[in-house]
Amino acid sequence: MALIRSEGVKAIHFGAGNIGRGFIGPLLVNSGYHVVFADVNEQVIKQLNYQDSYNVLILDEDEEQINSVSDVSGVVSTSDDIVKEFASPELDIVTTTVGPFILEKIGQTIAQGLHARRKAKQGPLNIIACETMINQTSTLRNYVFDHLSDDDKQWVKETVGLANCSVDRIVPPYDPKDSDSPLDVGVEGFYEWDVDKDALQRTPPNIQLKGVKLTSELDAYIERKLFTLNCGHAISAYLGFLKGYKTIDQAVRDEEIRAVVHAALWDEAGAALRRKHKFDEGEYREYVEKIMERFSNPRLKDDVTRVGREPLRKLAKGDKLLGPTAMALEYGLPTDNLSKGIAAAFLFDHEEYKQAGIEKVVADITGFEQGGKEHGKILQSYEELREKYKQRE
Ligand SMILES: NC(=O)c1ccc[n+]([C@@H]2O[C@H](COP(=O)([O-])OP(=O)(O)OC[C@H]3O[C@@H](n4cnc5c(N)ncnc54)[C@H](O)[C@@H]3O)[C@@H](O)[C@H]2O)c1
Ligand SMILES: O=P(O)(O)OC[C@@H](O)[C@@H](O)[C@H](O)[C@H](O)CO
Repeated sequence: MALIRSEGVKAIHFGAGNIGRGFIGPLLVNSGYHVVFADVNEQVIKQLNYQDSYNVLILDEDEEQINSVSDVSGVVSTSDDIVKEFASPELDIVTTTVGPFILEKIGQTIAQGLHARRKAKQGPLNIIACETMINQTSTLRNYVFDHLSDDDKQWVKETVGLANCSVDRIVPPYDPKDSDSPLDVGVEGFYEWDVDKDALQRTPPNIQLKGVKLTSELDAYIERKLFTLNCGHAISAYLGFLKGYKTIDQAVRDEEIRAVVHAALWDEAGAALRRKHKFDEGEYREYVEKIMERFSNPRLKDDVTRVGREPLRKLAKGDKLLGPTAMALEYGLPTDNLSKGIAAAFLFDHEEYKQAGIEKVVADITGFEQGGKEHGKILQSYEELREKYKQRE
C-alpha cells in the first residue's frame, strides 16, 4: 500500500465528489498540501472531519493498488468557515470540481473569500477550476468578478493567478459495498492534468504540483482531451444506452459501437485535431488506442447514464460533440460517425425533443440548417437508430 502524506501549506478544493476525492485532492496532498474540501454535502464534510483520511483504490484491469490519502479536512461551502479559510496565511491554491453549472454558485463564495483575504493582507494565490469544459477558470473568474468591488478586482488582478486547465482521469461513483468507508473512491490508474503555466501567479513560487504538466499550449491539450476522450465517451454512452448496455465497457466491447467510436476518434475528430495541432500521428494513435483500452476497463463499472449525463450540455456548440464535428468540417473531413453519436444523444433524452419536433430541435441545437447536408445526416441517423432500438423508447 502506497502512503501519500501532506506536510504544510493549504489548498481549498471545492467539490468532494468523485474526481475531487479521487484525483485532485490526492494529487494536492501528494504535492505537500493539507486539503480542505469544501462541499454542500454536509454528510461528506462531517465524514471527512471524522475520518481525516480515506482510500483511493486504483482499479486497473491488471493491477490493484490502494493509496491512503491523509491530512484532509472539510468545510461546508455555504458556511462562514470557508471565508475564514481564504484568509489563512497558509492558503496557496484553490481548485474546483463541482460541475460546470455550479461554477456560478461558488463564484460568490470565492469572491467573499478573496475579499476577506485582501482585508487580512494575505499574499498571492492560484485558482484552477477543473471542470470538463473549455476555459472553465475564465468562466469562474467572470462569476467571481460579478461580486467584487473595483478595489477587490484590482487586488485580484495583481495577486491571484486564474489558470485554465485540462483534467483527465475516469472516476465513476464507487460502490460503497466494495469498501469500509463512504469516502473511499475507485479510480483508473491513468491521469493527466495540464495547466496553463502563463496564467499562474508565481510569487511566491509555492505552487509545485507533482504530476501536473505546466504548458503554454493548453488549447491543444484541452481540445485533444475534450474532442477525443470526452467525445468518444459520450458516443459510447449514447449508443450503449440505446443498445441496452449498462456500462461503458460493455458498450465498447460491442463491435458495432466500438467501430463507430474508433472511427469518430481516429478518422474524423482525430484527423481534424492532427491537422490543426500538428500532433504526431504515431503518438496520437497511441493516445486513441489507450483511450479505447481505458473505456474497456470492466473494473470501473462506469454507468452509461453517468457518462451521458446532461446531454444538452454535451450538445453545446464547441463542446465534445459539435466541437470536433465543426473542426472536421472545417478541414473537409468526414463526420458520419460523429453524426451518429450526435443523433444518439438526441435519443438519450428524447421526451423534451419530441414535443418541439426533432427537425427543429436538431437545427436549433446544432446550428445546422434544416434541409442542409449535416442536418440531414444527423436526422437520418436519428431515424435509423430510433427504428432499430424502438423497444427502448
Ligand atoms: N468523474 C470524472 O471522471 C471526471 C473527470 C474529470 C473531470 N470531471 C469533472 O469534475 C466535475 C465533477 O465531476 P464528478 O464526477 O466528481 O461529480 P460529483 O457529482 O461526484 O462531484 C461534484 C461534487 O460537487 C459538490 N457540489 C455541488 N454543488 C456545490 C456547491 N455549490 N459548492 C460546493 N460543492 C458543491 C457535490 O456535492 C459533489 O460532491 C465535473 O465538471 C466533471 O466534468 C469529472
Ligand atoms: O463529466 P462530464 O459529464 O462532462 O462527462 C462525463 C465523462 O465523460 C467525464 O466525467 C470523464 O469521465 C472525464 O472527463 C475523464 O477525464
